Formats: sequence, C-alpha cells, structure tokens
Amino acid sequence: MERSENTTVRTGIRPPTNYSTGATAPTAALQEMTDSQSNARAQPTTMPPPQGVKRLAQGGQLPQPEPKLRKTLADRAGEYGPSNKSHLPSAMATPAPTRALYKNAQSLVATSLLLPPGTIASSRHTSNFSQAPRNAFATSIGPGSRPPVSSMNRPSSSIGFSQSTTTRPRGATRSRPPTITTDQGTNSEGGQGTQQPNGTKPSLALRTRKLRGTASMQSLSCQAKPQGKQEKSDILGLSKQLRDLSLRDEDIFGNPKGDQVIPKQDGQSLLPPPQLDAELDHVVQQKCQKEEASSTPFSSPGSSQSKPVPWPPKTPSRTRDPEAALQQLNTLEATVKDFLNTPVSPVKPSSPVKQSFLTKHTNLRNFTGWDVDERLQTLDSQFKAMKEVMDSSITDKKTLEDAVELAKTRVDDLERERLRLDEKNRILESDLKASQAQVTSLTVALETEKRAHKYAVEDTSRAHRLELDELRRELKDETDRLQRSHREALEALERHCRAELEDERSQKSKEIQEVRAKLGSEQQDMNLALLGKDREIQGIQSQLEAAKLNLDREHTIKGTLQQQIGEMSTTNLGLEDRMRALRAQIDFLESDSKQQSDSFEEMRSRLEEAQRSEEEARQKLIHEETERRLLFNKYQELKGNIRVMCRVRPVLDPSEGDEAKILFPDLKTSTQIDVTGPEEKSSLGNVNRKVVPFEFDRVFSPSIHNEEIFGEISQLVQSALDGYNVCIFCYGQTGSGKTYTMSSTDGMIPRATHMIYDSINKLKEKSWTYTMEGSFVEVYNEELNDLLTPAKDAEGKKKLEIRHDDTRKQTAVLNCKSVILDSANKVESMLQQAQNNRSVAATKANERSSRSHSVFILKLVGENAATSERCEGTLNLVDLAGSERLKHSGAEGDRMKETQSINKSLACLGDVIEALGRGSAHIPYRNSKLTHLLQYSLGGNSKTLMFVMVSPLEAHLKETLTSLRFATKVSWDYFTIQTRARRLMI
Ligand SMILES: Nc1ncnc2c1ncn2[C@@H]1O[C@H](COP(=O)(O)OP(=O)(O)OP(=O)(O)O)[C@@H](O)[C@H]1O
Repeated sequence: MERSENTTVRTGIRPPTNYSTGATAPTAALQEMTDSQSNARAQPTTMPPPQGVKRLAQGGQLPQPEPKLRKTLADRAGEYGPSNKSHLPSAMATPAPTRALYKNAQSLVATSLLLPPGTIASSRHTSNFSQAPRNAFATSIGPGSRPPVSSMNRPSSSIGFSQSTTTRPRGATRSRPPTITTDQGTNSEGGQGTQQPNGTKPSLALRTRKLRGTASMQSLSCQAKPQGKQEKSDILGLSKQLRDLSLRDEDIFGNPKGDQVIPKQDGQSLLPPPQLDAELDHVVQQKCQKEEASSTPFSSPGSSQSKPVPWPPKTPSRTRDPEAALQQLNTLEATVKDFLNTPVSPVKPSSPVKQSFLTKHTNLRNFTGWDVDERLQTLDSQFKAMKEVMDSSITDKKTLEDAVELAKTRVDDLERERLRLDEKNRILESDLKASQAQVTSLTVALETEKRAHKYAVEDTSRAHRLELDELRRELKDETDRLQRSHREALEALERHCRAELEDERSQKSKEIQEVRAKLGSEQQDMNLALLGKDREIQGIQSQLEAAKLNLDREHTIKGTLQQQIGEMSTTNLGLEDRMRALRAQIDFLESDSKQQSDSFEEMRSRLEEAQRSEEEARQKLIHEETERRLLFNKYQELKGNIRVMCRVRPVLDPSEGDEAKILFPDLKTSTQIDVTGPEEKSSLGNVNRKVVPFEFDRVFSPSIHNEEIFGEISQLVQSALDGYNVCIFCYGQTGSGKTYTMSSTDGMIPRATHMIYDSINKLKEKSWTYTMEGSFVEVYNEELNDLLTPAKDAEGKKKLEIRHDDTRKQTAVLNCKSVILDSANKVESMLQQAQNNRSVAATKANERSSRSHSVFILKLVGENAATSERCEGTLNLVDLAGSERLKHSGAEGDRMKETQSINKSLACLGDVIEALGRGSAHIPYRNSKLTHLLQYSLGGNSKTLMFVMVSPLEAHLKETLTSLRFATKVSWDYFTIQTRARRLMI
C-alpha cells in the first residue's frame, strides 16, 4: 500500500488507462502539456498561501486564524486548499523569474529531444515495456528525456491517485525515506493533491520543488554533457538559477529558509533538514561524474537505474485546476508539434567491434526506426486518457470542493461550538469567579461570625465568671450570716438554758429543803404511826390468831360439809332407791287412792330439796375455796412474803476435809444456826474462836432431806397456783448444794411441778382449770440464754429480751422457748435438757462449778368456770451461781470476768432487797439482768424465799460466814419489810 502510494505520487500524472476522447485537439493538448510543465515549475502557486493570501483571509472572507497557536480547519483549508490557490494573484502564482527560467528549460528540453534516436532508445526500459502508459509517456516526451525509473514500478491505476488526493486520511502522516527518489516522487504531487491537517505537505512540496529544480538541473546537465562543455555549463547555470528561483520563491513567501514554517502542535517548526539540499547536489554531482566516466551515457546500465528525477514535472497532479491542466496539455501538444517539425540529427554510427544494446540488462539492439505517426497516435490516446483523467479530476475537484464546503460547514459548526463553549467557559469562569468571590465573602463572613461568636463566648464566660464570683460571695456572706445568727442563737439558747437550769436548780434545792423538812415531820409522824402500827400488829396478830381459829373452824366446817356431802350422796342414793321404790309404789298405788299421789308429791319435793341442798353445798364449797385463797395468802403474808432459810449440806466424803463447827441450838423451832468462826488472836495473844449465831425463818440441818424442805416451800407453790408470783433462790458458794436442792431429781422444781399437777387435778372439782407453761433461762455474763435451745441452734437467733406487763405484774422473755407442761414427764426432760445446755466450767473450787444463774420459770394460769375467776401466777426457781470471792477462787481471765459478773448480779440482788427493806421509792431492778428478770417476783405481793446454802467443811468456813451474813442482811431487810407490812396490817 505504501509502495502504491509512493509510486502514485512519483508519477504525478494520471495513467492514461482511463483516458477518454477529449474535447481538445491533440495539438492543443500538447501545447497545454507544455504549459503545464511551466505551471508545474511554478510550484509557488501550490505553496501555502503567502502573506498576500493571509491578508486576503484577514479581509473577512476567511476566519482569522490565531497565529501559530490556534488554526481552525477552515484556516488550514484556506492556506493549503485549492480554493485558496485560486485567490492567488497571477503574478504571484507564476513569478517572472520562474517563467523565464522555464522558458530556458523548455528550450533545453527541445534541445534534448534532438538527440539521436538510438540514444533515446537506449534510455528506454524495454523490460518494462509492457506498461504502456509509462512507456507512452516516456515516448511522448521524446527519446532525449529520461523516463523516471521509479515510475515504471508504480501501478498505473487511478486508485493510487485517488488515494493520494482524496482518500488519504487527513491525519495520517506517513514517513518517507529521505532518498531523492522517494522525495522526488512524493513531492511531485503530494504538495498539491493532499491536504494534510498537520501541515507537513506544504513543507514537503517546498522541499520537492527544490529537489525537482536541482535534480532537473542535474539531470539536464548530465544529459547535456555529450553536447559539449558549453551545454554542460549552461545546464549547471540553469540548475543554479532554478535553485536561486526556489530561494526567491521562498523569499516571496517570506521564508528565508525556503520552507514555510508550519507550526506543529508542540510549537516546533517542520523545516526540512538544511543538509538535504547539499545531499541532493552531492548525489547529482556523483551521478554526473559517473556518466562522464562512461563512454555511452544513454546506454549505461546505471542510467536506467539512476535517481528517478521526473522530467517533465508532473504538473497535472500538482495543479488541481482543470483549465490549467488543459492548457498544459495544449502546451504539450504544441511542443510535440514543434518536435515533429524539427529536423532529426544524424545518428552516430556504432562501432563495428562493439555492439551497442539498449541497456546492459537486455539484448535488444538499438532502434533502427522512428515511427512518428505511431507516437502521435499514442500521444493522442494519452491525451484522451489525460482528458478523461482531467474530467475525473474535475469531478473529484467538485467532490472535494463539496467536501471542503462540508468541512467548512463543519468547521463553522465546530467554530460556533467552540465559541459557544468559549462563551460557556467564560460564563463558567465568571460563575467560578463569582463563586470564589462568594466563598471569599462567606469565609470572611464566617471568620467575622467566628470572631463575634468567640467574643460572645468570652463575654458570656466572663459574665458567668463574674456571676459565679458574685454568687460565691453571696453564698459566703449568707453562710457567714447564718453562722453568726446560728452562733448568736446558740449563745442565747445557752444563756437561756443556763438561766433555766439555775432556776430549776434553785427551785429544786428549795423543794429538797421543803421535802427534808416535810420528811422530818413525816418521820415523826411515822414514828408515831409506827407505834400505832405496833399496836395494830398486835391486833392483827390477835386477828391472825382468830383467823387461824376461823381457818381451823373452816377446815372443820369443810370437813363437816364434805362429810355432809358424802352423807347427802349416800342419802341421794337412798333417795334414788326410795324413788324407785316409790315409783313402784306409785305404780302400785296409781289406781289406788289419793294417798298415794300425796305420798308421791312429798317424795318429789323432798328430792328437789335435797338437790338444792347439794347445790348450796357446792356453791359454799367454791366460796370457801375463794375464801381459803384469801386467807391462805393472808397467812403467807403474815408468815412473810420474803423468807430466808438456811440449809447445810452434809459432808459427802471424809476426804473433803475437816468439818466446820456448826450448831443448831433450837431444834424445836429450827430457826437458828451457830457457826464457830475461825481462830482469832486477841491482843493478849490468846487464840479464840467466836461463835457467830444466825437466825433465819428456818434452818435445815444436814440431815434434812428435800422432801421436808419442799414442805416448807409447798405453801409458796400453792400461792403461785393461787395467782401470786413466787421466787425461790438458792444462794451459796460453789459446791454448797444449790443445784442439789433445786434441780436434783427430788429437788424443788420436780416436786413443785408434781405438787402443781396434783393441785390442778384437785382444783378441777372446784371448777378450776389450769395451764402450765415452763421455760428455762440462764444469766451468764449479764446476758440471757435459753437453756432449752442448744447453743448451736441459738446462734443467729434473736437475743432474749425481757418484757414487763405492769398491769398484770407479769414478766415475759421474748424469743425464749417455752414448753407446755401437760405431764410430769415433760418437766424431767426439760430439766435434763437445761442441765446439758447450762454453762459449766471448772474452777479450783469445784470441778462442776456453775458460773451462771439459772432461772426456771413456771407460769400458771387458772380459770374458774363457775365463778369466772382467773388467776395468773409465776413460780421462779433460781439456782444462783457460786458466791465465792475472787481471791479464793483464783479465777483469771474469762473466769474472772464471769466471777465479777456473778458478784455484781448478787450485789445488785442484795441492793434490791435492801431497797425493798428500806421501802425505797426506787428499787434498782435494772442494775442487773437477774433483778430485772425477777422484778415482779421481788417485792410487792410476791412471795420470795431465799435458801442460803452452807458447806459443812472447815475449809469453806469463811465463805460460809460471808454467805450467812449476806443472808442475814437480806433477812433483816425482809424483816423490816415484814415489820412494816405487819404494821400496815395492824
Ligand atoms: N443435802 C445434800 N445431801 C446429799 N448430797 C448433797 C447435798 N447437797 C449437796 N450435795 C452434793 O454435793 C455436791 C455439790 O452440790 P451442788 O452441785 O448442788 O453444789 P452447788 O452449790 O450447786 O455448786 P455449783 O454452784 O457449782 O452449782 C453434789 O455432789 C451434791 O450431790
């Protein structure tokens, strides 16, 4: 394809295959051809528009191109297109010097055509003779002209021409080898026929024009060489003139280098390399030198292979103007005619030795004839073909013009689009600028707003700070004010309280003085009253004697009544027998007389009377029971609500040690005990042992058993059944027999419960029903423990709390287990359980030393259905802890703490009894748990019995004396109370 294009370009003339019969005569056609050669020489006409053209374009017919930077397609089309070429002035299209030179060239051609036919024939390429158009063309210009070798290889189809002129891609830039032949062929038509958008074509056309001029001159010089040196010099001069012509043409177009500077897109010019002309001159000179060296220049094999310098120039392809082409044809026809009229020079005979051939590559001999008619016919046919070509060229031209017009329209559209886009771009730029300005203004506004906001925040924070400081100051002031006011109020209140306290103190002192004075007078009155009370006591004692007599009488009456009841029961049985007998008798006498009915009525009345007597006797018995209770309580009170008894245990084993000297002087009353004290040295050195006598309500010797002892306390148990609170203590040192007396199997507790059961059963006859409920607690280290609950089960339980009912004079222990004692067996198991849980610790004094106070609480509640009476009494059986002194026991640590708490509770018990004896208004029950628990069983109408337990051993003598003295003190206090009570009774 490339090769085809190149060959087409080299030819520059349409192949005559499509040559049609032209309208122009052959002669005229030859003349036009000659002219076309001249036009072909006038390359500047196809050059890019010179300055004049540019000025014309600037005149308004064409859009003004941007110099070098932006050229529209229309601009480029105007510069290089054939339409612009038509605007060129004729003077510029064909400069005068060029025309003169071409005239010289035509004369030279004519001279060259006068060469001998053999010389011309030898220059033909007979091997390619089959290519008629080229061969015809070669013959059309005469044998003196050297046909272009390169054109012989070119396909002579019109397709190549079309490609070179119309169908070649506008943007395609084909590289061309920098050879003379290639450039020559390319430049022969490319500069005119093609319109390359990149502008390389005009540059190549200029270069082709130079080459053409130079090569033609070289060729001419070479061909003219055989004519002589003068001709050679003429040819060289003509070559120079052509070169100068090219230069001048270039000067005309304003380019000193001979090429128009076509700006590339990158701004670089596409100037041909400056050494190209020198190379072409060098090649032509070398070729001429070779031809000079050869003897037969036209038959030289290299001549046919030499550089294909086209001659004559391919004018038809270079000009697009058909009229000019026709003119060229006419010129060519005229030239042919001149040639035919010119006489032929004789042919130089060849050497007989050396045969000459057409070329060195063929064995054809030299031409021997010249058929002019045939040549003319050939020329005529070529002319016709050229005519057809020209017609087709005209058609192509019109098509191209249409295409150009279309391109212009497109260019205009594009230009309008560009303008629209430019306008849009300007609008967008203006918008952008406006947006930037807006952004700037917004940024400024934002900055301003930020600053304003910052200032506002700072102002606000400053205001808040100030406000906070102000609030703090106010708060501080308020706090100070409040503190001052509070301090002042406190001071005023303190002053007021002090004043009130002073007033109260003075008032109280006055009251104390008054009370003291009053007490003095009362004491006198009391002494007087005491005397009266003594008398009353004596009276009461007499009443008591009388009451005893009454009681005995009542007992007698009771026995009589019981006897009467028995008798009445017997009588009742007899009456019932009699009733049955009477009924039988009634049945017997029913039918009898009135006597029988009277007898029946009498019997019935007697029966009713007997029943009434029985009811009266029962009512009397109930009444006597109530009366008995009152008399029994009065009797107990007369015997003393508080009694102190002493019991001395026997020596269990002789190994226990010596027995102390304890005497019981009054065996009849059993109220005294004499204890021989320890040895004491007198001031004279005599050792004496004092006998210390003690007197109690009852003294039990070691031989007395529990049964007899219970006989003494059974009356108190009866009082508990009668609804009174009874408290029985066992006091004494460790090992003195307290537990034995109280809790042993035949101790007071079991006996008391058994007695209570018996009494309850008996009282049922008197319409009394009882409930008995027992509990067992322990006071250890001033704390209450439930002995009926094992220690492990007591953990986590609530502590025992003492609650007093002041109305009923009853005490209850909260959170303490109580057992309903509905049988005697339950009491024994309860005692056993309590004994196991009781805190027992070993001390030096006793291995089984009880270090706590145990309290057996038996609550008795009785109700009489006949009389609706109700009684509620409590029997407290207390086994006190050992009363030994600390020094003697040798207790340490926890034992010492136990002992201290034991001594404290015992001391508190003594204080309570002392207070009760003194008749003090305040009884210190709450000083210890024990007295607090037994509050309603100590004092008042309660019955209290204290057993002081005594060891018979000499070793325990001191403790024995201490215990006896404590009991005596209590006894005396009780005595005081009893005395007072007796006085009150009197
Ligand atoms: N009247 C008595 N007849 C026979 N044995 C007695 C008598 N009194 C006490 N005993 C015996 O003496 C010992 C000590 O008696 P008991 O344990 O009752 O003394 P205690 O005062 O209760 O001592 P603690 O204060 O340590 O409980 C016991 O073995 C007991 O059986």
